[in-house]
Amino acid sequence: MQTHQLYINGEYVNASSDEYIEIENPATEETISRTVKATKEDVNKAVAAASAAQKGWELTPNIERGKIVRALGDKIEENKDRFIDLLQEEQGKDYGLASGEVDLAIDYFRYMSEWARRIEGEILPSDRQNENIFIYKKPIGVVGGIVPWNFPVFILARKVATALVTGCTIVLKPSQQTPNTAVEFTKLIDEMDEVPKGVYNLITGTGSEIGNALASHEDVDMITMTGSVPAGTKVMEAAAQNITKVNLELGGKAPAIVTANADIDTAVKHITTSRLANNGQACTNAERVYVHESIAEEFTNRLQEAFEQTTMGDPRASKNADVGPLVSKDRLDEVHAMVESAKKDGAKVIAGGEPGDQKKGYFYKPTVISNARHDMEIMQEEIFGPVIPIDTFQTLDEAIEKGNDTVFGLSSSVYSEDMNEIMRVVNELRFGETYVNRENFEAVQGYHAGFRKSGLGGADGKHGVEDFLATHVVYMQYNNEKN
Ligand SMILES: NC(=O)c1ccc[n+]([C@@H]2O[C@H](COP(=O)([O-])OP(=O)(O)OC[C@H]3O[C@@H](n4cnc5c(N)ncnc54)[C@H](O)[C@@H]3O)[C@@H](O)[C@H]2O)c1
Ligand SMILES: O=C[C@H](O)CS(=O)(=O)O
Repeated sequence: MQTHQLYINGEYVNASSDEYIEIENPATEETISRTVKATKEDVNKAVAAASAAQKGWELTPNIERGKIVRALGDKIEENKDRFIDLLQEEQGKDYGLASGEVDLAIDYFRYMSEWARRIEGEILPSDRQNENIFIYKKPIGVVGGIVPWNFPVFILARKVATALVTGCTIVLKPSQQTPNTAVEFTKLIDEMDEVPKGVYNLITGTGSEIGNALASHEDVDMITMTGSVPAGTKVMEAAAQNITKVNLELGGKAPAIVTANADIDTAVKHITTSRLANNGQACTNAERVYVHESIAEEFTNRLQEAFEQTTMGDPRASKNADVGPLVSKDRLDEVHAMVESAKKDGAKVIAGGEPGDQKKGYFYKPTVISNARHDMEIMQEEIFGPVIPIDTFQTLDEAIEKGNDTVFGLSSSVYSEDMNEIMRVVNELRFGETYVNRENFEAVQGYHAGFRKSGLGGADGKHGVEDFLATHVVYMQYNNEKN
């Protein structure tokens, strides 16, 4: 069985512990690899390597960094099938989305490489005689990148491509559940002589131990973490010790508002695809529906039909399986407990509502819950599984109020053919992103960021690049009389 090492200062190294975490295929429950459990001592070594490499990397011409970032996208593309297979194996993604995720990672490296020549400062007139004010944009420095299990390739790309193009060095920590794709990516970096030692480092292990050590390290200049709200809170607490900048992409509870003027076909199609994407495990997936009472019955029946028509199975065994397993036994148990609690609260399960019939693996049947009430746990907490609860509304005010009444604020959607309704929802919903007559996913040139507890700062596009930069102001006096 393959056992992974750490990658520090351009070398594969053993960790200072001899403890390992077994990585499981969630569709078959087979152990597929072992990853080493790094310790705080290893984190210190990785941060020291990144710190030592920072100055040289920062002073490398942007265009050279851009070429490396682009080449990394090309190298992922050359190894695309391998990435798809590893991703399916460690996370249970269906073939279409696994292939889409790898394509997105390739595109992300290429897109970010274009920023190499677009990072610009400003020159301002001063209030003083013979002076200009120069505003430089500099790399923030050493970045700690913490990645979740649900999009381990794409979110790695988000962190690594943005760090490298902006002139930051990085210590990357993948999820302890899905490190294999990050290990594969590390091989690509290792093969490239152009990447100086220490610019990219990989550590593996648990969040509570090494994630925490990274977030609380005094030589880390920014910690960019994608994951759950509870873990994000811990990261923020740890970073607060050194006033380290945090960039957090956290959970969601996306409302889908379906008005009386919606095209029901469109709403059913997109909500089904979104809710079941990645087996229900994406932060921007539609997580709760508010449908106008006049169309609630028809909409609910159609959604039930669509959910019942989906196929479920081991995604590596069949390219046609729409829905694969949840990532772990714990996830499966949590999703089922939420469905049971909704039933106890008076909601009605009209499709699914139980684990899949597969002999092995963590499958949960695509589930539709009607008669959900906005105050139920199933409408308030992130489900992160293939389950959609439906509540109704009478007025648009009520739908908007229910949509906004959440601690999360990442994604949202509205279905309507009436522009006045759409504009009201767009103006009054307070979320990082709103999709009109469609659902996720977001674009690389946009800005992926959450309101409320869904995060701080964001990723992608011009604003995502800015989050990896620090501003340095220089007051430039010159002597007019010397000429
Ligand atoms: N907003 C986004 O862009 C986005 C994208 C993907 C996933 N998510 C969210 O991620 C969650 C699912 O992913 P997950 O289960 O891997 O999340 P998680 O919070 O359990 O783990 C995410 C990462 O944080 C690390 N971590 C955990 N505790 C830590 C600590 N105390 N200190 C430092 N690091 C720690 C983990 O090891 C892992 O690498 C969901 O809530 C989902 O909504 C958000
Ligand atoms: O899990 C969160 C998102 O929906 C996926 S991503 O933002 O596109 O990575």
